[in-house]
Amino acid sequence: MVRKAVYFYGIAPCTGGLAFGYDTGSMSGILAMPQFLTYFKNPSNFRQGGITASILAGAFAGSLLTGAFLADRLGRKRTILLGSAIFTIGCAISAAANNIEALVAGRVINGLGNGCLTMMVTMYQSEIAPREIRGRIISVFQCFVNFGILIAFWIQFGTSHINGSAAWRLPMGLQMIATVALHVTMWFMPESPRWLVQKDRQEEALQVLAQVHAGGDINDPYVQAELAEIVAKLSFEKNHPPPSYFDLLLGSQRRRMWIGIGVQFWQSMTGINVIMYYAVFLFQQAGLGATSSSLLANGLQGVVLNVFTYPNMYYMDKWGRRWPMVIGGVGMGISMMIIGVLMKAYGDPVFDSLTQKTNFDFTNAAASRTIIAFVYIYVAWFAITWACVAWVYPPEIFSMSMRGRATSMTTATNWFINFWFALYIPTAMAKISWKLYMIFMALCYLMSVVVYLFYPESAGKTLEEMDFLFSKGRSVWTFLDPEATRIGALFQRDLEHGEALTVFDEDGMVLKDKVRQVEDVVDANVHGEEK
Ligand SMILES: OC[C@H]1O[C@](O)(CO)[C@@H](O)[C@@H]1O
Repeated sequence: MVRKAVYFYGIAPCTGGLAFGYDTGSMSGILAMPQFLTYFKNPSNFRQGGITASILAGAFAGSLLTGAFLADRLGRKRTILLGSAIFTIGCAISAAANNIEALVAGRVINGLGNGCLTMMVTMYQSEIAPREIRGRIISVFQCFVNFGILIAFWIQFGTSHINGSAAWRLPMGLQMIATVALHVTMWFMPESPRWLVQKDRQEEALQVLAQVHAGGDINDPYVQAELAEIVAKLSFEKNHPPPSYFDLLLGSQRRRMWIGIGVQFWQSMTGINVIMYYAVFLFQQAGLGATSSSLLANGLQGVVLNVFTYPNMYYMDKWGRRWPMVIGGVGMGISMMIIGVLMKAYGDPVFDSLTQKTNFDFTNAAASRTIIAFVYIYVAWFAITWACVAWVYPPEIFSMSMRGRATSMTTATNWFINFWFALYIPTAMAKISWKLYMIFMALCYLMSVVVYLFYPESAGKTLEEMDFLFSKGRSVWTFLDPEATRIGALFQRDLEHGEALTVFDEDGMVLKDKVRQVEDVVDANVHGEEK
């Protein structure tokens, strides 16, 4: 039975997601405000991209540095404290900026904190939550990301009516509320029990497990079993050194590593951030002329994003990870196709000198409305399928010894791809207009195929059980492997009564003869009933 306290400890650090989302949505509306564009002397498309992308460059470095130097050394809690402090400083600098250089510098610092937090918070959550609700707990992170985006859009809509630089300084400064809230919250959070065991601080780990799972009772069988599993796995891993970056990328762990990187890669390749960073421009392209109506459409788009992420969060452990990814790719691909085709077929290109974009005039108002509708439909598909999975899946498939480094690389992938998108999408919107959406259509279809062929299902499995799915000699063609595509546990044991997985073979696999596999148990039950 999962106790309520776990939800609290898993969800409280999600204000980090709020800050991340606010960041993501931070430039979208601002870039369309004449108050901002004239203050910075009408920046070119490339400069607009550079301002947006500066956060992502910082975040890319921040997530890698955190994985390489901080996560294991400082621990999860102190790293989050540090990240939120850096983030806050960055926000203050950008809100006070008087020239593009200061704005960009502030946003890079802001991003360093963001990259650090984003990887650390999801890792902390995956280490604190039991498997039955792990997906759901980490998904809450994405809900906060989306909520942050929503708040940013609407604040910008509101402040766009203010004259002068407060129109954009205010939304930038308000972001600090989320980072300060996270900082304060983390003072009261326990350290990750897995990290404590890794540092030979078992007594403290036991206390934390008891606090999180059993109202402080260290003798609770569930708590004892959890500790036994963590200790067994970590002591095994201590005798078997963590994989090097070479091993991760090209050696023994490469299959997991590339699958993990792939999830973040494909999630970005959906094209979601074309919309999150620049939807205002897209709405202008689709025929919504005035700044305020496109800012309003953007705000509504944020609502769609949020509403459709909740079912994803709630049912994530039921629906699993594989099928939502496959179906989502197809749904988003079709939407992108319709957007691109209608722009090409019904739009007359016109150049907008304020935003420096190629927009379209639509004599056929229905075509323009259909495009806008399909932007919303696309966003809904993303939200209900791919939104949460990119954060849930990678830390789930990695073993403990590789988790710090590997998760930082998967998170860095998000920032890396989004950096380039942020930088060049304004230019691409001006130069290749509707063709941009056809490129994303193709990528969406492709990701469905890749996931179907190669990605194992991680829902309902312990972090330790996942190792089994990546054991040597198992086919990489996941769709042919029934164990790898099934939702749910691979081994049968009763954690409530203290039954733990503690025996591993040379390769770190749970020894099969020590635990009964679910299939055997199911077989035995069916057999028993037949008799
Ligand atoms: O919900 C949209 C947001 O979610 C992310 O994909 C992260 O999962 C961001 O890159 C994006 O801006």
